[in-house]
Amino acid sequence: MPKIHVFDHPLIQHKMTYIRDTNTGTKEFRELVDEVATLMAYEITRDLPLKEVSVETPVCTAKTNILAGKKLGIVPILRAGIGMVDGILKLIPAAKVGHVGLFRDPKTLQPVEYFVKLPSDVSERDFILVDPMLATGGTAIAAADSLKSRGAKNIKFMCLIAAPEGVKAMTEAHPDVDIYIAGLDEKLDEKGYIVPGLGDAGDRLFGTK
Ligand SMILES: O=P(O)(O)OC[C@H]1O[C@H](OP(=O)(O)OP(=O)(O)O)[C@H](O)[C@@H]1O
Ligand SMILES: O=c1cc[nH]c(=O)[nH]1
Ligand SMILES: [Mg+2]
Repeated sequence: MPKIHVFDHPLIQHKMTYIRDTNTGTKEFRELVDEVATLMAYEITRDLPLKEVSVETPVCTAKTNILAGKKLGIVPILRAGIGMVDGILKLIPAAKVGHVGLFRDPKTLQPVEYFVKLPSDVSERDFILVDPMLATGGTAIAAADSLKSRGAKNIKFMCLIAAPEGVKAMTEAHPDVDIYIAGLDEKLDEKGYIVPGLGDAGDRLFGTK
């Protein structure tokens, strides 16, 4: 079964409070999402494998470690996932970035795919799939389907806020995908919005409402 990680780091929780606040404007919202993405990337990379190497310090030869695992790919789900990419790249600057474009039909709540572009060596990379919101789970499930159908084998899903309904749906559809969450909320409302949530992540990031 997938592991569900809810980050309780005080800095993440503090910044999430201002991200949720409806009085936080677009500029500050974007900056906070970027900062939380960096903090989450620090936590999510905790299990990256290392290998021992030797390095000459000014004093002597030291045995020390460097990253040893597969190359990484970051895949934001458009649009709102874009807001988390730069924050992750600050810690993993060599990662390649793919894109999956999906929007949720407001009436049916079903995901509609409109764009996919992944690194050409997709089967050789481990992926971090990112979207601020995991609501019904339909979008994250479709995005992971899309990655897997193109050869991705190892995927982690990272979001700011998740509803229990979305966590359940995603874990059932993709039991091999671990989920990393900054805030696990109560429920969905009748329009499929996360309660208490933060509203529409894409609109708040890009100022489109
Ligand atoms: O779990 P779900 O019920 O599928 O909902 C979550 C999706 O909804 C939002 O995207 P939206 O459709 O608003 O697209 P946008 O990023 O272009 O605003 C959000 O960023 C997720 O991608
Ligand atoms: O609460 C929600 C649910 C889906 N998408 C959002 O942006 N917010
Ligand atoms: Mg939106």
